[in-house]
Amino acid sequence: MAPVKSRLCKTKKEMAVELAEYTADLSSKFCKERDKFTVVLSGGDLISWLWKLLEPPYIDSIEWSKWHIFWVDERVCGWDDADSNYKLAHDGFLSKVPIPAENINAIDKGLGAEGNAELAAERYEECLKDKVNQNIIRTHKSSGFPQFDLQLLGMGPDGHMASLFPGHDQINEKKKWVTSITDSPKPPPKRITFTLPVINYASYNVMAVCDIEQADSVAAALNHTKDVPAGRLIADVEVVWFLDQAAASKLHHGWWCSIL
Ligand SMILES: O=C(O)[C@H](O)[C@@H](O)[C@H](O)[C@H](O)COP(=O)(O)O
Repeated sequence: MAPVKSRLCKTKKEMAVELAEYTADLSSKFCKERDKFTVVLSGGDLISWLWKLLEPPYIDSIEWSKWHIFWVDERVCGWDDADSNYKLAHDGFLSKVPIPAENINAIDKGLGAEGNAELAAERYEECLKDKVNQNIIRTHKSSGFPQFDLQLLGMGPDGHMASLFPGHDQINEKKKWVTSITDSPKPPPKRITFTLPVINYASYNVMAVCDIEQADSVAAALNHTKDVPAGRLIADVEVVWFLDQAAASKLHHGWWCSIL
């Protein structure tokens, strides 16, 4: 199984610096190996921790034209809605880097605005399949599931990741690539989300978590004291949890020793 590692960061600033270095290293590796880099974003706080990538040396050295952007989950709404994860990423990150517009793969604009979660999930799965056929997304050899190069994920205080919430059925989906939820406990209620197999076949998974509100779920996920969706996160090559001190404060002693 791929190793689960963690990096303890003193401050959010330190986390942003570490995240930028980690992402830039993988960008350079995949651009060299594949001439492209598939990156999956989430919503929530994650985007606010990507600011370091917008500064030298990264802004000038990263091969942005080779990046292909996807979303691990999206709220079913218009692209210009305040709830939209696309808008969050666009305003805070994507509008500031030269990634070609055709490489940015957001939820279908019309279905999002109409609020049709089920169809929007089906359409997003078709979009992923098109990108597999164009050799942009790799597939995992034995399972045929898409295999993203890097996913940048966040976790909510209840231990959810993407829009896979505790006690909701979406976490058990084993065939679909993308599914929908219409009663999300975190507003807004309608969302589409990658399924657990898609999330877990990614080559590199980053889980970035800050603040005391998430500390119990960080401990549950990493010490496996309670079954929370984020506790099921694995990857093909490596999972790294980037934690600030507050988020890591309830991990048991053994885990602390392994990260200090
Ligand atoms: O649509 C969303 O809400 C996000 O994509 C979601 O999956 C996010 O990653 C987690 O909820 C963590 O969010 P925070 O970082 O805000 O806790």
